[in-house]
Amino acid sequence: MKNIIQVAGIIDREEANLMLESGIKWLGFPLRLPSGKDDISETDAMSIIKGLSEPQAGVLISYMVDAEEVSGYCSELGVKAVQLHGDISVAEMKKLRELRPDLFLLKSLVVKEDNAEELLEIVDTMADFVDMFITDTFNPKTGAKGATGLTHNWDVSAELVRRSPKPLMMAGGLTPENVADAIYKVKPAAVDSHTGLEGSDGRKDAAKVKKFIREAEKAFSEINA
Ligand SMILES: O=C(O)c1ccccc1N[C@@H]1O[C@H](COP(=O)(O)O)[C@@H](O)[C@H]1O
Repeated sequence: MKNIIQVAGIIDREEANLMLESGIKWLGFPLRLPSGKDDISETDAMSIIKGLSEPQAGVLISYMVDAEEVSGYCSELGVKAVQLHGDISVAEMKKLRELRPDLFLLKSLVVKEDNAEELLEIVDTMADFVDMFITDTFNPKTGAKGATGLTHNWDVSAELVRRSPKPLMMAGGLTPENVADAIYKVKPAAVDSHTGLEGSDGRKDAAKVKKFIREAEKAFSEINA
């Protein structure tokens, strides 16, 4: 699993089609967020996910921490991948792996000012049960852990990549302007962006998406040469 480009926060079919036509294959759907303010209805998300075929993938972005709940919801939605953004325990992650060997499991590593050791510990204890890790950036002002549009200390991401026996998707404030530098510095297996691809109307901007893909692909081909 290398050189994947994911776009998160798909809000409707038009936006999903724009991603697919641009060449994005992994679409992230944050659903049942603690805020209660999802950007897309479950019905609309399900209908988009149903129309995807490999190598396209719908990814549930979730704060659920109960293995059976995650498994059941993924079946309901028809997703083959889930990004676990909450504080799921090692025991529940192991249980989820055993329950659903078919599900692609991403575990988030939310980078704060001072939690590198804690994240390295998550890598060590969960690597056997996940398929990929994904970084993100904490916003200390709001307490938000995802889609903050903020970058973090890339030395921490690079250390997580070196430590992890599983591939890592880099996310957190990535834009068409910084994604290539992020790939050169961190050497992730994949990248992901949400707010950095939006225009002033809050929808994904076609030109930004195209530039993001171009820059990411160029950088991936250079680090893999
Ligand atoms: O995408 C979201 O809305 C979301 C909500 C809650 C948790 C995680 C979420 N998404 C992840 O956040 C990263 C980074 O976002 P940004 O590029 O900094 O805006 C995004 O790629 C999703 O993986």
